[in-house]
Amino acid sequence: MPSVSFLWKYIYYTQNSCHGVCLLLPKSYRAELHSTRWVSHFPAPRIDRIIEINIYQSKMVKVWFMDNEQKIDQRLEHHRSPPAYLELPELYQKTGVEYFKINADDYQNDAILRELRAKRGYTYDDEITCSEKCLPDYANKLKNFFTEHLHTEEEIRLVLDGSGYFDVRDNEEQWLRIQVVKGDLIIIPAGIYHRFTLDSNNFVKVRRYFVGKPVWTPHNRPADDLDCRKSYLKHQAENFVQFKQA
Ligand SMILES: CSCCC(=O)/C(O)=C/O
Ligand SMILES: [Fe+2]
Ligand code: NI
Repeated sequence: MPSVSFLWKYIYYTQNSCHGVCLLLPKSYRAELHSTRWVSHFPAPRIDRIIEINIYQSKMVKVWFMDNEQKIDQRLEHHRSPPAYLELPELYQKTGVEYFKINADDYQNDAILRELRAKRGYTYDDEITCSEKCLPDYANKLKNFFTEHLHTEEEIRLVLDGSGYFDVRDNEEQWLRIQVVKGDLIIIPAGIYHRFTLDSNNFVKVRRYFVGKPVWTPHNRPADDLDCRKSYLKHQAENFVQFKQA
C-alpha cells in the first residue's frame, strides 16, 4: 500500500452484546477489516471475538488560501499570515474540485483510478513532464499555465513524480493553492478559473486523462460568456450538490 505514510494492525476486542464495530478515526485515516476470530474459551470474561483491523493514514493533499503577493516568485508557497488551510470537503463545496489518492507506482492497477476511468468515461490518457529539460518551449508553456484561464472540459491530472501547485478561484474570487505531490489525482471542473505552477523543485511528471479526443485549449480570463462558465457558476451556487450526483 505505497500511497499511505504508515500502517499498523489494531486488535479490537468486542463484547458479546456488541453487534457492530464503530471506529472513530480522523478524516485522513482509513480502516480495513482484516479478520474476525470467535474465541469461545478466551480467558477474559465477556470477550467473544478478536477483530484485526489494518489502519492506514493517507498523506492528504494540502490546500490553503494564498496571500496577494504577486511580485514574489510564484513557485514559493504564498501562505497567508497566519497560514489558513482548507479541508477537502470545503474545497469541493467552494470550487467543485475533486481529489483522489492513487498508487502512482502501479497506477494501471489502482482500483480507485480504474473505477474513476470507467465511471466517468476517461478513454484518453497521456503523460507530460514539466521540466526545463523535458518540456519543449518550457518558459512559454509555464507562462501560459500560470495565466488565469478555464477549459471547456474537466482537467484531470495524476502526479506520477515531482510536485507543483494548482491554484483555483473560490466562490469569493480568492485564490486557493492546492499542493500536488506523487499519487495525487485532481479533477478541476470545466469553467473554473485556475492556473498551474511548478514549485521550487522545478519538476513534475503527470498523467492526463480525458473523455474522448483531448481539448487542451486554455481560455484566458475573461471568458465569462462561455457556456461552460455559466454552467459552472450555476453548480457553484448550489454548492455542487447536483453536480456530483449527475
Ligand atoms: C501539470 S499539467 C500542466 C498544466 C496544465 O495542463 C494545465 O492545464 C494547467 O491549467
Ligand atoms: Fe490546462
Ligand atoms: Ni488548466
